[in-house]
Amino acid sequence: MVVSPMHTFHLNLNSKEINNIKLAILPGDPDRVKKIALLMDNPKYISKNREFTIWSANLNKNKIIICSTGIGGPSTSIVVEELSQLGIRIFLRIGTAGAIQPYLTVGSVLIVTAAVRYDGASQHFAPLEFPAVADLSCSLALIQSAQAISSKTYWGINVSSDTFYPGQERLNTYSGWVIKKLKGSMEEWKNMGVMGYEMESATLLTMCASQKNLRAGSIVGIIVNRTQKEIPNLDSVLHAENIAIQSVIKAAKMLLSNQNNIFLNKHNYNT
Ligand SMILES: O=P(O)(O)O[C@H]1O[C@H](CO)[C@@H](O)[C@H]1O
Ligand SMILES: O=c1cc[nH]c(=O)[nH]1
Repeated sequence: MVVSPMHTFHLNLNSKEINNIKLAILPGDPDRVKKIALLMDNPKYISKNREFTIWSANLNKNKIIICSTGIGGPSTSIVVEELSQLGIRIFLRIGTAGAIQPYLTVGSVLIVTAAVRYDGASQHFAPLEFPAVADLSCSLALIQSAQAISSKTYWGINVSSDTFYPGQERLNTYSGWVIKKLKGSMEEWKNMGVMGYEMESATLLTMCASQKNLRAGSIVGIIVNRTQKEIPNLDSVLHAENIAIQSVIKAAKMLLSNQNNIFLNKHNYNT
């Protein structure tokens, strides 16, 4: 009997193409996918549909997938769901963020060890009491890799907001104001030691922490410091992105070469 390969709804992928791949690198921006793939061996374009651009590449002998999530939780949840169906078990987000701590200068990298669940999508996977927390082995690999590349490496909690403007209390907008509930929210997060804002980590981390055998980590380049400025310059974006990209590739290599690592065995990574 011929069993036809499973085909996913959005990602234009089938189980034959993904056979035995365990790890995916997930940038937000589709244009970041090719950039990342070209830094590895045997980069290959696979497919593109909507905000989801997909390449594969090799790290040592391991094939991995690079797939963009687009902006926000809903599209991120589609990527994690469909790649999980195809056998991917480790997800590493590589993104950008706006810092809210004055010492987090532009060009720093931040390992998002946990996220404030200011998104909607994560609530479809676990109630709000459940933490959006990264897998320890992924965070450690990201921290170690980033530290080897940049002295400006930090880790901590980010707010993942569904909206770029009101949810991140931006006032340089068309209306110039935010609803009562969000007024003063940036100052409040800052006082609690939150590092910055981005939009996908909460969905990714909640999905993986709450489902069997899935692990996730997240690293972001700081492209603007919101305590000083609202609009980043392009050079800063490229610089911060580049350091985060190099770090995530190194971390992926580390995680794949360490499959007997105590952390990886903890939840039966191979099952
Ligand atoms: O650079 P990426 O990964 O897209 O991340 C950040 O940038 C986008 C907003 O400009 C959001 O997706 C946010 O999370
Ligand atoms: O300030 C920022 C920068 C990047 N991404 C965000 O979501 N917010």
